[in-house]
Amino acid sequence: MKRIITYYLKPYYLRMTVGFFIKFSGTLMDLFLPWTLARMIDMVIPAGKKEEIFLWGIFMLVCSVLAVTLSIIANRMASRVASDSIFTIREDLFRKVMILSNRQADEITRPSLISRLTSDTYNVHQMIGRIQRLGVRSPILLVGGIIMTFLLDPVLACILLGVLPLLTAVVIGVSGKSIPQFTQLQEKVDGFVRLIREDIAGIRVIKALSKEDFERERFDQHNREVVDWEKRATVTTAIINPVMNLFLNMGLVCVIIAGAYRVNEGLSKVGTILAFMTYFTIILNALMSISRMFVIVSKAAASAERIDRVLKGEDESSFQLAPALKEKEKETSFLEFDHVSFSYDGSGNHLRDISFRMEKGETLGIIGATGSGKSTVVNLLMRYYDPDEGTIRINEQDIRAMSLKDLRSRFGTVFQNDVIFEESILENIRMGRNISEKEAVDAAGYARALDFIGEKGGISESLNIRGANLSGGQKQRILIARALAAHPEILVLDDSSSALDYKTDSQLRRELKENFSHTTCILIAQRVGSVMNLDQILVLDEGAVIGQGTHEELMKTCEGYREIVTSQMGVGGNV
Ligand SMILES: Nc1ncnc2c1ncn2[C@@H]1O[C@H](COP(=O)(O)OP(=O)(O)OP(=O)(O)O)[C@@H](O)[C@H]1O
Repeated sequence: MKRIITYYLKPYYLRMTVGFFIKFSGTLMDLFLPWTLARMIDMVIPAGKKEEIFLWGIFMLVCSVLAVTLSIIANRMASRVASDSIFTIREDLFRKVMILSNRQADEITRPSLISRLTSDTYNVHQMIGRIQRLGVRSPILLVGGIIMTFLLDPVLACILLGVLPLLTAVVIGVSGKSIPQFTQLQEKVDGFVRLIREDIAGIRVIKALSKEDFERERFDQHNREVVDWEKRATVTTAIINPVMNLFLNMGLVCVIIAGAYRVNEGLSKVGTILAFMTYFTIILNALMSISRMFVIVSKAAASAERIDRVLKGEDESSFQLAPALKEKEKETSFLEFDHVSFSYDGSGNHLRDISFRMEKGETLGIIGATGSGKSTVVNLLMRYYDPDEGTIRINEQDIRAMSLKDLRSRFGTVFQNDVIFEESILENIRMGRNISEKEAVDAAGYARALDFIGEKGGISESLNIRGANLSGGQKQRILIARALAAHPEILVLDDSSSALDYKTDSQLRRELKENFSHTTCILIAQRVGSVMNLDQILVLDEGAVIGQGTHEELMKTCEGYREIVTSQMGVGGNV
């Protein structure tokens, strides 16, 4: 919350101050009206001067019109401040999410990041707007109303004042309980969003496995939890209004009884009592608004905390503070993993003492069982995570000494489950880079994608979200074209040919050999056929290298590799 007030609202302090004074003036007009009414009833009307009655009537009319006009102007200014400031908050948050370190994103979770960008920013938006509108008006009406009641009749005002500590205690007690409840509710909403996201993305597999009932039950359970927490939070805050009404009505009854006695004894007048009652209602409404604001502020405080957690989170720019460039004494290569170990969560050992070297233009295949750490090698190479031990070098330079932009601009990558956007095929290949249409078409040619692109109506044709109008193999070919289009220095294909038929897979490898001979290639594959002709193969098992060499060398030296080959190609190792 502090960041929102001291940083995001700072540019609007002047506008807010002007809005405050406009609102303040409008509210003062509202406060004058009952006092004027009392004056008219008790003094002007009994005197019977028509002119004076008319003038006081005009005065009341002007006050009313001014009150409404000033309030509209101030409210419009408040809305604009809320919209402009939340625009900046969303932009900063989105920018931060884009560069958030993977470790931090894993910790916060992706669905939670989505709800922080959507519902949490909405809550803060609501608060900024309401605080400027009600936050100014209600306290002025409350304090001003009390002052006016004291000016009208101090004795009756004391009765009213006796009720206020009770009301304050209710507001403080309820908001103390409701803030943690709103935080819990937001966490439940995160889980709910996660489930919906999974279910919608996986709708096909759910149908294929007839798991609709199971998923419905899971959905019901999450839905119920969200509703339960929502009920708890709203039931807590719902106490405020009735209890405050009760206390105030009790106070009002006392005021009426005491007022009646005082009028009878000539200590007060009917107009004064009438005005007093109006002030009482104004004070009641002001207190109600303040209590509603407490709810909004409670929600927004929980949301602001969650937004702040992302904004303060470790991002990739902090990676660049890592060790400076270090010369190597030993023999050098283009790309090197030097005794690299890594754990995602600090407990498991997801990569253990991995070492390998590649020369420029060399090809490396990484093979191994699922979960053996193949993709993790790439995650470290691209600095989505930093190793716990060891060093990764490109061109003899520790990659931690390079800027992330410099490092990543060297790569063309296709990851498992990469995303196709709801754009044209051309834009999906370009991805906002400075790539001509001819280069994109060439890349599609290398990726053997031109045939089906022609069938779809050409490279300018639009694709559905996540490539829903493409087959698995077609998607992979677009993704490969995307990776090849910028002629990268290093090409990483992570299980990206699994959906290609054997013919297309071997054609792709031929294209790479002929047209990308200077590109250093790392190919992660499940199929031995995809890696057996590469310069080097790394066999991984449970995060460790169990074999390294060419296909022929591994057939002689690595039991694990032989097993994979036998299971895929038969005993002789031939297809
Ligand atoms: N973000 C993450 N947080 C925690 N553990 C992870 C994370 N990503 C991967 N792992 C774990 O690290 C290990 C290696 O995962 P990795 O994705 O590198 O395997 P892989 O060999 O590429 O598997 P596959 O062939 O199935 O793609 C697995 O045990 C996996 O559960």
